[in-house]
Amino acid sequence: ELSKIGLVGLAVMGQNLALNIAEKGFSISVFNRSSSKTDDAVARAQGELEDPALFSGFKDMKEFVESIERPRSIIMLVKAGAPVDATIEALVPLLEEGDMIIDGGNEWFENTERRSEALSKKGIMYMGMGVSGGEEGARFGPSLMPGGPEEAWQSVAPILKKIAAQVDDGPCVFHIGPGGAGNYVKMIHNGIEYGDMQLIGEAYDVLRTIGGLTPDQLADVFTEWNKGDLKSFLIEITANIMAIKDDVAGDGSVLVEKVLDKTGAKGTGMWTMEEAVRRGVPSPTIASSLDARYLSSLKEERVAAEEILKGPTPAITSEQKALVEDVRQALYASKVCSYAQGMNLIKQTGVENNWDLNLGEIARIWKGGCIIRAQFLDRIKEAYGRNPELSSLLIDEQFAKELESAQEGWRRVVSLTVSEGITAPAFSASLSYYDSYRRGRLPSSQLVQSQRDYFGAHTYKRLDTDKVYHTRWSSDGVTEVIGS
Ligand SMILES: O=C(O)[C@H](O)[C@@H](O)[C@H](O)[C@H](O)COP(=O)(O)O
Repeated sequence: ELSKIGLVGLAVMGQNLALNIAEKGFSISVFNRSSSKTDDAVARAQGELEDPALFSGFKDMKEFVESIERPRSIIMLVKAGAPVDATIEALVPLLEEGDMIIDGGNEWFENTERRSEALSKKGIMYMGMGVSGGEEGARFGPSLMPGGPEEAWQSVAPILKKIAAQVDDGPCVFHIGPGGAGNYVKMIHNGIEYGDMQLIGEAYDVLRTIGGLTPDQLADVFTEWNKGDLKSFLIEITANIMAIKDDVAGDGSVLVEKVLDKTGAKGTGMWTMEEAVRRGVPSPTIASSLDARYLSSLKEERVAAEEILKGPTPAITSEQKALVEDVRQALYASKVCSYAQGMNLIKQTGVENNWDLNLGEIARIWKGGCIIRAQFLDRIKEAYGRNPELSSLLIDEQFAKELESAQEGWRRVVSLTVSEGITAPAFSASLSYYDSYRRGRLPSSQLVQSQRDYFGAHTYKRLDTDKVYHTRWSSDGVTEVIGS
């Protein structure tokens, strides 16, 4: 009997997604360039699946393709970039009109658009699908962000809806939009993920360094926070991480404090910021999270600089309880800012590319399966439900109220980090984003605009008219109307 779907690329993510598909009752054929991985996957299927017969491994790509029922759908989970092009090149001669390839990797959206264009000339459909949730998510229910032709979506939707994480209002998948829209939304998911992780990292640093909380106390705090507004996968794993002892040292100390403070970054955060800069969408929380990773990588330099550069020695507070609550407020408020930035970038790109994106539905499918899954996403879904054209989450009635009530604690924490010399770039970037966005007139921008006109005659507008002006600031100060 022919398989319902195929999957190429059996690293952990590929194996787990394939097992998830078979476990949900769909027959699947799998293939990997190095056949040992195919053996591993088939062996796992034997051990993990109720019906391992649904899972067929192939070592010859032609036999693999011919084992899939037509029109064929084949998911690729290989490294982004050249390996994707190489896999497509190997598959295409074996495929026929109406068949489809789905790239499930973290791919740059324009690469997907290029490939989709090229393959459509051969009558082969192409989708770029964000898969979020790491290894666990792929195995038991990821959040899926498929982009591409409507027809392609319709043909794989029954499988994707079954394998995706399931939340109260449905499976964590829907047709994001055409072309590279799926990859794009996944990229921004990762940008927001950077923001979330950095913010939680800063909360940990403040509570440990200024609060003087022990790892056990911190585990309790994060466990508590995971019952409230901050309930989320990242808070949950942070509580778990706080409790993990360093069994290498075996002295009861916690492992997290032995981890080298140099953060990796595989690229999606960088792409997110390239997009934010290119499209002029202010994203300071995500930017500061990316910069924090780059700064962390200067470990040797930082150790040397510590001998040279002086600053305050953080004083441990006596108001632990109050500080914990302030940090909770700062974390929540900054999180709202980070999501406002990410959603605005998705919105703007959607408009510029005519993708007609549904922001509320995007928030809904992030409620389960993915790395940023959180109760909080329900509120974002509701905010866009109230107003799909919302210019910013910050001014949604619910979030505006929450930001107002959180800001005192937020300001105390940011002031404290400044006075005590603790690194909290994402907390402070978020607060200044909030303060800039809520100020109808920004004197600093008035001066920058005047300076530009002073040295470059770049012209300016006034607050009280719509005309364009230039002033001879450096000579007689005369102002002339340039246009309107
Ligand atoms: O949604 C996910 O499942 C993750 O985001 C996943 O895609 C991956 O873990 C990141 O790409 C890691 O990114 P960094 O290496 O850049 O932290």
